[in-house]
Amino acid sequence: MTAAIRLRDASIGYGDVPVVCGVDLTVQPGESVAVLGSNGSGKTTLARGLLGLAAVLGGEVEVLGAPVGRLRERGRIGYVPQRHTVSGAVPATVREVVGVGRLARLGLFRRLRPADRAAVADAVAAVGLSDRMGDPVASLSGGQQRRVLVARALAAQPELLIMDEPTAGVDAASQDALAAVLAGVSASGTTLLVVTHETGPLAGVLTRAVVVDHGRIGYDGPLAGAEVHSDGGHHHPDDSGQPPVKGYRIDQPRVTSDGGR
Ligand SMILES: Nc1ncnc2c1ncn2[C@@H]1O[C@H](COP(=O)(O)OP(=O)(O)OP(=O)(O)O)[C@@H](O)[C@H]1O
Repeated sequence: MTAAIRLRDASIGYGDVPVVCGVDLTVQPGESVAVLGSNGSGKTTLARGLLGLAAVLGGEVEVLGAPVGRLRERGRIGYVPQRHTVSGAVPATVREVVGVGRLARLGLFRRLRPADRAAVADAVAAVGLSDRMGDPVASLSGGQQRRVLVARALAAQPELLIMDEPTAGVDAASQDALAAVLAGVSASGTTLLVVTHETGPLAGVLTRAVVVDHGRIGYDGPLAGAEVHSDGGHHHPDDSGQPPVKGYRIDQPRVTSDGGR
């Protein structure tokens, strides 16, 4: 079986500066993985490295069986970026933005057919914005815009869905709705990799946790076994002076800083 994600001694960063260092990680198709860790630990960089948006500086990074950047059908990978809202510069409706996600699957210069329009409508319904289909995205709230970006990724029906903090700024009801959607997507065989600070809403969906600690993987195992506190075991001496990070908490047995290593 070809792994959905495979990193071997991988270093990923910007320019020639590695942020993620010497990471080994294999994610099999159909797995649902949370990427956890404190601010600045390298979670987003890891996710961006899988998409060719951050440089692979050493080792190997393969996604859906191909080295990063070599995958022909980019639509097989869905991505919800972090802290990104839809630009208001170009007035685009919810339907249009989500339709672009569908086009990514079809390839350039193709037009949406009825089945594609149905997939767009389903994706928008899944994030609870059917009544806003014709509205300019710029007129939506920040949380609603994030849900549009989730719909854009869902509309492509990707094999691998990478999401960077999809629940950030999203209200509790919408988080629950998103969890239900992701449970369905996962049940259909899609591989999920979700960078998050709040595992709570998605605890029923994500089964495995990878904790990134200063660019390295400090824990890789069942989600129920991962726990980090602002005063927890993952701190290094050079963290002193930084404001405490509001960690996530899972009410399960605690893992020490050496857990999983
Ligand atoms: N475009 C960039 N160019 C240079 N350095 C960057 C860039 N993006 C991030 N970094 C650096 O990489 C380090 C890790 O950042 P990253 O965004 O991967 O962390 P994170 O774990 O996702 O944090 P957060 O929880 O705050 O989102 C930080 O020190 C950051 O300054």
